[in-house]
Amino acid sequence: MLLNIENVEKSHVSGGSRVAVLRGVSLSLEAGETVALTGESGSGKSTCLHLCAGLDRPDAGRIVVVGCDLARADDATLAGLRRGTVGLIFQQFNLIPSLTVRANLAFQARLSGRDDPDWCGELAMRLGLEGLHDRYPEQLSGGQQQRVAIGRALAARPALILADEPTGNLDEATGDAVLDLMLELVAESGAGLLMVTHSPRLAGRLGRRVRLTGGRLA
Ligand SMILES: Nc1ncnc2c1ncn2[C@@H]1O[C@H](COP(=O)(O)OP(=O)(O)OP(=O)(O)O)[C@@H](O)[C@H]1O
Repeated sequence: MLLNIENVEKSHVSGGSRVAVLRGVSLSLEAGETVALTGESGSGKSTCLHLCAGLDRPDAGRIVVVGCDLARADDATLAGLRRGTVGLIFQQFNLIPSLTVRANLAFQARLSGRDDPDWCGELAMRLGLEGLHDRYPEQLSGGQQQRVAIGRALAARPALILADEPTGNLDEATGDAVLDLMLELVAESGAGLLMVTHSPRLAGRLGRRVRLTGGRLA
């Protein structure tokens, strides 16, 4: 199993009071599975993804990512997991500003120890980034940056991809094309995908759909 979330609870403190966001969330994902995580704004989708990436810790419950029990992992193990095993496509974890598009892709691949210039070149081509190789992130549109962020996440050939609205910055046609490509690459690599989306249309294109409501998954 790629991802196993068992009875996870998480609350955030805001304005001095504690708000329970996740109240016993359980979900598992097998290799090759694609799951859409939906729910109203504020329902806890990003919180859930951050916990799965080990960027935050649950108050209760257990999360196992590719055999690694996150509660028992130290910071170095969590960092190692994010370098190669898990690919993150989060809006707030964007590109490295001082590196070109080509270098942003290569950097992630090198970090994971899977440096493969041919694969990075193929990703860039399939994401429509040819011609932008030597540009820096600030010289790209929001949608182009998002496509580089997707390429960067895939460059290390992760076993699990966690994506928070990965096509949120793109127009409908480009978003569809990018999702097509993500699903194609996920299928080719046998990776799993857990993707947050607000769009029922995009959610419908994934293998399974779960909805966060009242702190639980339905
Ligand atoms: N670091 C934090 N500190 C305090 N409250 C937080 C924090 N992060 C999230 N929250 C609160 O927890 C709740 C869930 O937030 P989260 O971002 O997980 O929801 P979401 O479903 O991803 O929302 P959206 O669809 O709008 O992105 C919200 O009420 C939010 O205000």
